[in-house]
Amino acid sequence: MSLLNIENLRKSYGHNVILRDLSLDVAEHEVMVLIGASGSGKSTLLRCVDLLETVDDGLIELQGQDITDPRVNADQVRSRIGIVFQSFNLFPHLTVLDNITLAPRKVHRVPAEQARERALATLDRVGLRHRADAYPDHLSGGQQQRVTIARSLVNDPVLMLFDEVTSALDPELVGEVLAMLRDLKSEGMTMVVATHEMGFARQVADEVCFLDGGRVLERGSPGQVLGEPRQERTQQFLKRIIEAGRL
Ligand SMILES: Nc1ncnc2c1ncn2[C@@H]1O[C@H](COP(=O)(O)OP(=O)(O)OP(=O)(O)O)[C@@H](O)[C@H]1O
Repeated sequence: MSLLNIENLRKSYGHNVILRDLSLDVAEHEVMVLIGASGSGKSTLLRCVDLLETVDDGLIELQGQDITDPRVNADQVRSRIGIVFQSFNLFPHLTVLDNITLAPRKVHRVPAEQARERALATLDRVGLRHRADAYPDHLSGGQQQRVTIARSLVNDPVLMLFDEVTSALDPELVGEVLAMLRDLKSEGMTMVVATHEMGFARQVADEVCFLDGGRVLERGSPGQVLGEPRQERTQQFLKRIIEAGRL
């Protein structure tokens, strides 16, 4: 059974159809990398999976549960999913530790000491325990993004979603965040990663999925989709990426 199963998903903003009958399944422990031109719907898809958007039609199943059913508790679903965006969204007036313990304490009612222990263990995982008492402004962009990842990991999610997590970083800081994602993969985390980093897609993806106009146009191994794309639109997209020096 797939950990995540999406069938015929449709999402519009007004008359603007963004996702058109999009279907995609992600197996447990799989790393699925989404590529596609700006506006092809990658972020919208991730936001729908995290229930940040209501969908117009279709099905999203997480561990066999239809999470688009209006009767499901969205907070409960979101505690099983971690999502990390391009922007770090850390609270500047809270320490690293308090940023991480905030949701467990306020949303999930975890006792303070337990939340602290969990947060410190998660900071260990991302190599930042020694910065627990620092404020976000005193960290590099790469470290802030690792804290954001720690904040998502603290609930022990079964699925992690990453939306262009290196786009806001200076080039020399991209590596440490991508290394984090590689570590998560080696731990067996199931991940869906929207990225423009084709080199990263090639290295970590189990499958690459090319989105075009809100549909999955092509899907396969990184070697196949990036190396021998079947669809003309995929070929054109990769040609542009190569011309921009990003492959
Ligand atoms: N809240 C919104 N209201 C209206 N239109 C939106 C909204 N969010 C996204 N869109 C539109 O949906 C389309 C798809 O956007 P989306 O961000 O999902 O694409 P993307 O593939 O992630 O692009 P990028 O690579 O630039 O992040 C775009 O045309 C965008 O303008």
